[in-house]
Amino acid sequence: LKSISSIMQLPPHEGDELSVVDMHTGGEPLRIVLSGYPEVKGDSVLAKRRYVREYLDHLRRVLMYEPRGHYDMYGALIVDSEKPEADLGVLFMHNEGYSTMCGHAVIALGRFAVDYKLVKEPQSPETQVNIHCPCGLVKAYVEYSDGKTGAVRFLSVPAFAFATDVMIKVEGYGDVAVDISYGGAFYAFVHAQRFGLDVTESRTRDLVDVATAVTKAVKSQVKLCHPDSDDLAFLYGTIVTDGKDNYSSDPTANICVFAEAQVDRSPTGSGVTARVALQYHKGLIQLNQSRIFKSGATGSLFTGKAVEETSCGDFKAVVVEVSGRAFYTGASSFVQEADDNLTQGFLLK
Ligand SMILES: O=C(O)[C@H]1NCC[C@@H]1O
Repeated sequence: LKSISSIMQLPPHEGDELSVVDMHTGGEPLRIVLSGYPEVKGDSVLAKRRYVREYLDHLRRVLMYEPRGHYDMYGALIVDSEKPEADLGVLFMHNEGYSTMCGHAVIALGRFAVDYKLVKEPQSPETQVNIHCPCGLVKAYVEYSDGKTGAVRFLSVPAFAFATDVMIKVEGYGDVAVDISYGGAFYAFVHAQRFGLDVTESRTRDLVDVATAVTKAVKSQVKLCHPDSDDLAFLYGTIVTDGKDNYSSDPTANICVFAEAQVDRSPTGSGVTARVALQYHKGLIQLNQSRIFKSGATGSLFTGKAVEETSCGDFKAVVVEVSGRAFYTGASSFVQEADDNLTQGFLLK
C-alpha cells in the first residue's frame, strides 16, 4: 500500500490546486473551499456573488461538476464580509449558479468555523458564529463542549409568506394552487397528493419532474420582489410536501428541488424557514412551537420554529430557528491537467 503522502504528490498541473473540506448535513453535501480561489472582488457579499458569477464561474464547474463533483453537488466559498458583526461571509454554489441562502450549509459552516478557528475563543455550551450569507446575516449557534463541536441551530433572516393559493398553469398538470414563501430564498410549495405522489415513497424522478414543471410555471407566471434587493427576487426551487401543515409533534416530510433540478438530500434549511413562515402566516403554528421536518429523499431531520415576529419591508415576517447536524466526510486537493479535455467538468442529466 502506498502512503497517503505519496498519493498526494500531485502531477504537474495548470493553475492553483483547489483544496476543499467535504461535509454533509442530513445527507446533503457541502464542499467548502479552503484555498485555490483568486481574490473575489466586490464591496459587499452580494457584489461578490455577482463577481464570481461573471468572472470565476469556471471554478464552480470544476468543483461542482463531474469528474470531481456530481449533478447534485453543493459548495461554499468563504469570503470577507462588509458587516463588522460577521465572523465570515459566504457564497453558495450549486449545479446552476449561486444561491442566496442555504441552511444545510450554515449548519455545516457553523461547525467548520469553530473547528477551523474562524471565530475567537469558542464558548461552551454554545458558540455563536455570525455568517453573512448573500441574503443577510444569519446567526449560527454551535454546540461546543470538551473541544468538540456538535449540533447547530441558526436564526435566519426575516422570512415571510409572499403569496398563498396562487393558481398557476403547469404544463402537463393543469391548474395548480401554489404557496410562495421566502426563507432567504423564494420557494414554491405544493402538496404531493395533488400529483398522485407521496414525498417519501414515490420515485425521486417523478417528484423532480413535478417540481421542475411547477418551478418553470411559477417563474413565467409570478413576478417576485424582495424589499432588500433585486438580487434576491428569483424563484430558487419548488418544495413538494406531504401537506401536514397543521401543528403536530409528528414529523412532516418534504423534498426540495432547486437550481437546475437539483435534489436536496436534507430537509432544506432555507425551505424549512420558508415553510415555517408560511405555517405561521396561516395560523397553523404559534411562536416557539417546534416542528420536525423530514427529508423525503433520505429521512434526515431538521427542527424548525418561529421565534419572533418581525417585518421585511411591507411584509409581516418571522425570525425562524432551524436546527440540525453536520458531519465531516473528507478533504481533497483538486488539480487540472493541461491535456485533459474534460477538465472543465460536465454533468450527466
Ligand atoms: O438547506 C438549504 O437551505 C439548502 N440545501 C440545498 C438547497 C438549499 O440551498
